[in-house]
Amino acid sequence: MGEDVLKLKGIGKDIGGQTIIHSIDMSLRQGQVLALCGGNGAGKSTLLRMITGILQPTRGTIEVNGLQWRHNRLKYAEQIGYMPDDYLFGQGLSAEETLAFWASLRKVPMSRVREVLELVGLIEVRRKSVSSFSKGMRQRLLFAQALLAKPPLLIMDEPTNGLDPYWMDSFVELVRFAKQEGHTVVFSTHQLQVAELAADSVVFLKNGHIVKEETTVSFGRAAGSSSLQAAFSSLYVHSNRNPDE
Ligand SMILES: Nc1ncnc2c1ncn2[C@@H]1O[C@H](COP(=O)(O)OP(=O)(O)OP(=O)(O)O)[C@@H](O)[C@H]1O
Repeated sequence: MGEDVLKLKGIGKDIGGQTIIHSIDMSLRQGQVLALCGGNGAGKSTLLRMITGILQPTRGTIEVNGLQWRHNRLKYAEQIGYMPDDYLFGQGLSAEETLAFWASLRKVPMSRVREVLELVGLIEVRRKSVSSFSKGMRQRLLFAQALLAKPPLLIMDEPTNGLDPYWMDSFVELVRFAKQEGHTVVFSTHQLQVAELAADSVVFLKNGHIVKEETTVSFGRAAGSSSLQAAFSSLYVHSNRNPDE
């Protein structure tokens, strides 16, 4: 077994005097895929942003491949590919130009730009303006951007939100491919079928706490059900509690 790629120790976040994330411990080894589930406002995005270094934790430490953001920001950032939940693309640029811009910042060759465009199924439309792209196409482009520099850790915030089943299937395939290539992946989702198909393990967040943490296989079994959806219901709905309460 290798070293942990991602290690969270006692991570907490307070904003405006309120505790958004309580004390979270978590670790992931190379090639593991973790889905972060939970209702609106559970703290998923806040946790993911802390891992990327966009937000700083109030308490605790985060290590990515043994590096901490505050000790070496550049090296830390190089470990991570981030797919945000929303992104305002530059007007008038094609998909290829958009990726070429990011590639130049990260010193990635153009051959890799074409490789990721192929991978996410945008090679045919690479010269089209991103402003003409559908939401699903933009999500693919953001996925390509996150993979561009082959970062050890991929962080994705709601990568399939509001998208059709076709993109969900492609997303599951892309995550499996990323895992095969040795990437470690953390993504948040409301779509439990995506978590079940793409992830090795699932963490349920509620009010900034981890309320359940299981492998996708054992989670369903432990709840006496065959799917994560049923397990989710037993956690939140059957107790007459909303996940956001
Ligand atoms: N900058 C901020 N100022 C005040 N409160 C914030 C801020 N950022 C997040 N919060 C609060 O922290 C809680 C967690 O928010 P977060 O966006 O992390 O949840 P989430 O699980 O990603 O939700 P969703 O599924 O709706 O995206 C929410 O109650 C939110 O209102």
